[in-house]
Amino acid sequence: MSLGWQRASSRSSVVAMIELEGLTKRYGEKVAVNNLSFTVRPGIITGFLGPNGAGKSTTMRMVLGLDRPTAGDVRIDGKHYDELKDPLTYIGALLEAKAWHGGRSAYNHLLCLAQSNGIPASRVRQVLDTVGLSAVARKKTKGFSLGMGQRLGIAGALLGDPRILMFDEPVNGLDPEGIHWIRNLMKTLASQGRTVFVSSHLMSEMALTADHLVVIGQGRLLADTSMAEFIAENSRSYVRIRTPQREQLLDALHAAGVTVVESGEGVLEVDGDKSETVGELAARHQVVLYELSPQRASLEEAFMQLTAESVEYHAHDGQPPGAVPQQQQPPGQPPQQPWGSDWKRG
Ligand SMILES: Nc1ncnc2c1ncn2[C@@H]1O[C@H](COP(=O)(O)OP(=O)(O)OP(=O)(O)O)[C@@H](O)[C@H]1O
Repeated sequence: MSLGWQRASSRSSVVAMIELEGLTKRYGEKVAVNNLSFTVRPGIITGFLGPNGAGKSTTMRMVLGLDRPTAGDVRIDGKHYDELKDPLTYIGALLEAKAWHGGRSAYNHLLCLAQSNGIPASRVRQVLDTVGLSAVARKKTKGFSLGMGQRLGIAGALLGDPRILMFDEPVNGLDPEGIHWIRNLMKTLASQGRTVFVSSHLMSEMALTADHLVVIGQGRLLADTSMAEFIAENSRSYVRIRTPQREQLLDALHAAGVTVVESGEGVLEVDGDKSETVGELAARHQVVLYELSPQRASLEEAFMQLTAESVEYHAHDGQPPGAVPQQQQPPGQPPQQPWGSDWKRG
């Protein structure tokens, strides 16, 4: 993908990063961001993941100096946002769609932004081309779809050829082709040595794009880990079992020291790749099996488990937030920890 410029890679000796230290934001009684400390590094895509209301947008607003922290600090390349000379050349951000005057054309909106930030007018055409809006450059933005609006917002973020890009839920409103495009754009930007910080409430989206993950819930840090580690830790493998002789099988599994979890509707689950162990035990005790199938839990499931206690608004399913299935423990075994319970909690 041609972006029309490549400056960041040639300047990559300069470390461009975002650093948060004890960052906190209160709105009255509400603690929107709670003592967040982490670093966003260059050359990779860092996903900022959390359920709705977790504090992602508030954090991003504080990075840009749009909200003042109640406590703590956030720095871009060691400086506060308001200390940056020509800030759009340091950090470009997409915060919310349609943050512009609807009566202006896309071209004029970007031209105003360029002129007020010391950016050459020639960049406007380049970024319109990059985001695929050249054909509608002279059209008034009030007629733009949500997807076109996102593209215009991204054009604004790219305008100053910044080394740091920050996107708040950029795939919102984009069609599949648009989603594919933004993923590739972010990968290209990171491969040029830029710092790419992108928020989402969807684990599935992050799994496809992010190299590193920062997970928050109710403003608190829940995980700060590489995507590869998150997948390795959370792609839990287990065996799903259905049997008409539940009691006999439970007794046999317990006697063999195998931990089994009842997951409802008569289904039993055993952690790990233990199909053969379970199958042999069942045969030895003459237990009929209707199902014995190896499974792998989805990352979405791991993310929901990790953030279960911190989700602000639940669609109630009769379970309290964070509830884990009732477990049958063999005698003398410690209780099983819920998945993700060993993640760093802020
Ligand atoms: N100006 C404000 N006044 C009062 N409360 C606010 C304000 N802005 C945000 N909040 C609250 O702070 C919390 C964090 O909100 P924020 O928008 O940062 O979350 P988010 O992770 O970006 O969520 P979403 O994915 O829904 O955009 C929420 O409970 C929200 O209601």
